[in-house]
Amino acid sequence: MECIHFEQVSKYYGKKRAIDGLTFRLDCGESMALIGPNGAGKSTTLKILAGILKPDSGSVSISGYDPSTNDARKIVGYLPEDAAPYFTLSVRENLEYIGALRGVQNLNSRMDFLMELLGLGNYRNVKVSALSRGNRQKLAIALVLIHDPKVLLLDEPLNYLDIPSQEAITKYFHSLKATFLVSTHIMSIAERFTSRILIINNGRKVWEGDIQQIKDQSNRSNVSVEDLITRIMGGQLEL
Ligand SMILES: Nc1ncnc2c1ncn2[C@@H]1O[C@H](COP(=O)(O)OP(=O)(O)OP(=O)(O)O)[C@@H](O)[C@H]1O
Repeated sequence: MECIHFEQVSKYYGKKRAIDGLTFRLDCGESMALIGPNGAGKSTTLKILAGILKPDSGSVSISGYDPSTNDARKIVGYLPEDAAPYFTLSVRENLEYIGALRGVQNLNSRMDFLMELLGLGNYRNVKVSALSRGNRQKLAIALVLIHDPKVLLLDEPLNYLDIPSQEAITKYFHSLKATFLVSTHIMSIAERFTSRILIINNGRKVWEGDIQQIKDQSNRSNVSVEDLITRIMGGQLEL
């Protein structure tokens, strides 16, 4: 069954075309990384899938639902790049508030589980305004996971996190039977989530395939993976 459907989508900001006829699909349980340079259209793609922006043309659905509907929102967890939990509330209050909005059953045990998982236990009563950037990011991830979403849209999820936290979080993500679309600039981060990548530039698909194909090419040509990706992004290389 298809969990993410994104077909021939275009999106303009005024006259600026941010997404240009982009198409991709993910079956339920599949994962893919969205890679591209600054301004490629990664965040816009995720915002459209999260129902925050409407496309100007094309068709988009989450498990068959329009992304802006409650049916879709119930099953989606969206982490924006600049996630900002409520500053004046504590860690626990943020989780309580969003958990209640999402209608989470057994909210207390879910909050305890997520605070433990993300190493936020000692900060439960600390206001967000007093948290470090990394701990704010951990809370943002906990808020995304609070309702156990089946489709995860993650924009630069490991930003600001220390290595042990990155490990704990990626391990937990792998244990979920969810569908993942992860946006990142960094190939090594993409690889921690998935083997499949979609490279975009100027809102268009440049390449879609398996990271292993790029690694094989890298070995054959003695050019680094990052270098190859840069060339693919710039349209100077086709695999
Ligand atoms: N609110 C906006 N108003 C006008 N233009 C915008 C707006 N948001 C994004 N854009 C433009 O749309 C294009 C795609 O932006 P987007 O943020 O989706 O790219 P991105 O791949 O996520 O970039 P980055 O890696 O830098 O975060 C860029 O040219 C950007 O300048």
